[in-house]
Amino acid sequence: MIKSNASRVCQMLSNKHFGGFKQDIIEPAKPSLTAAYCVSRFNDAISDMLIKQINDNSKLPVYIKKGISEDEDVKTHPRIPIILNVPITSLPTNSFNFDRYFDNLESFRFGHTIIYSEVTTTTIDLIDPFISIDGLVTVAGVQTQGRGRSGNTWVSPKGCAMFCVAFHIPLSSRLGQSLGLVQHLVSLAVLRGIIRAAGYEKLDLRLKWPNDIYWAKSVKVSGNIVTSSLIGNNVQCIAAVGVNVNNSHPGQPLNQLITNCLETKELQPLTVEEVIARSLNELDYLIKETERTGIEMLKKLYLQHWLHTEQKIKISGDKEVTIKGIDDHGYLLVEDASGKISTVQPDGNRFDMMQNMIVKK
Ligand SMILES: O=C(O)CCCC[C@@H]1SC[C@@H]2NC(=O)N[C@@H]21
Repeated sequence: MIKSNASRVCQMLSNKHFGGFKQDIIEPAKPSLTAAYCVSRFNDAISDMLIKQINDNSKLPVYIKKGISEDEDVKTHPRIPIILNVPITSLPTNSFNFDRYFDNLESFRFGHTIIYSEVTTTTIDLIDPFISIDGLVTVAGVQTQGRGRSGNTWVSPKGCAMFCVAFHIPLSSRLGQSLGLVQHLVSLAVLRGIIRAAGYEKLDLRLKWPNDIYWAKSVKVSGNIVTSSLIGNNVQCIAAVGVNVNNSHPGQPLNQLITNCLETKELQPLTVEEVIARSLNELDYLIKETERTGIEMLKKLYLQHWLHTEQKIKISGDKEVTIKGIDDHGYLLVEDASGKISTVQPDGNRFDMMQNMIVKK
C-alpha cells in the first residue's frame, strides 16, 4: 500500500490542508472556559455534577437551563435559564448565537447540554471529563491546539465550526458490531446536515473515504476524528468535528464556495450554529436508522455521497484497482484486473487525491 515517492506529496497535502499557518493566538495554559450554557433533560443530580465539574475547571460563570422532560417538544420548551451569578443577558460572548443553535436543533438526544468556550486548547480537552454524558457537546470559538488526524494540526480560527459530541453505543447493537463505520457515519451526518436544507443540495460536496468532506473533489471543508473506549458493554465515543464554514484560512471556506459558485449564489451563507445543530440532528437520525434497519442502509447512503464510485486507483507497487465500495467495518473494497476483491484499511492508509493512490499515513 505504500508508494514511497508519494509520501512526500502526502506530507505536502497535509501541510496545505491542516498546517503551515501560524496562529497568532496566545495559548492559555489550560482550557479557558468562558461559558457553559446548558439545556439539560438530565435530572438535577447530573446537572449539578456537571456544574460542579465545570466550576472546578473554571472560575467563570456557568449558565444552566434545565428541566426538559422526555415528552416535551424540545423546540417549544421555554428556555428559562437557571443562572449562577450572572444574568443570561451578560453572557460573556457574543460570537456563538445560542438561540440560533437551539432553533436549529431538532435532535432530542444530542446537543442539549452544550459547553461553549470562546478560546480553548481543543474541544477534545473540554469534553474529556464528560464522556460519560451521552449527547453532551463542546464547542469552541477558536482553538489554540486544534488536532487533526495522524498527528496533524487542525488550523482553528474563528468561523470554523469546531465541536465534539459524546455518545454511547451498546456493544451488542448493530453499530456496536461495526464500530469502524462510526467515523463514516459522522462524516455523512455532517454532509447531510449541510445539504439537506432546501437549495443546499446543489452544493458539490462529497465524502472522501474514510471521513472527509470535499468540495468539487478538490477543497477539503471538513474532517473528523472519532475515538472510543469500552466501558462495560458500552462503547463511549467522542466525535471531534471541524468544518470550515466562514474562516478565511486555511483554504476556502464553505461560504466562500457558496457565494462564488454560479449555481449556489442565491443561497444564504451558513452559520457555525446551523452547521453544528444540523449535523447533530443528522447524527441522531443516522444512528437511529442504522439501529432500526441495519448497516446496509448506512453503507448505501455513504456510497451515494462519496466521490470514489468506480474510481481507478493505484495500490502497492503501481497495481491498478477499481474502487467498489466499503465493507461492514468501513474498509475500502477494491477489485483488481482478475476480479479479485480485497480490502484497504482506513487506519493505516489515506487517499491521495493528487495521485489517485492509496498511501500510507
Ligand atoms: O484531520 C482531520 O481531518 C480531523 C480534523 C478534526 C478537527 C476537529 S475541530 C474540533 C475538534 N477539536 C480538535 O482539536 N479537533 C477536532
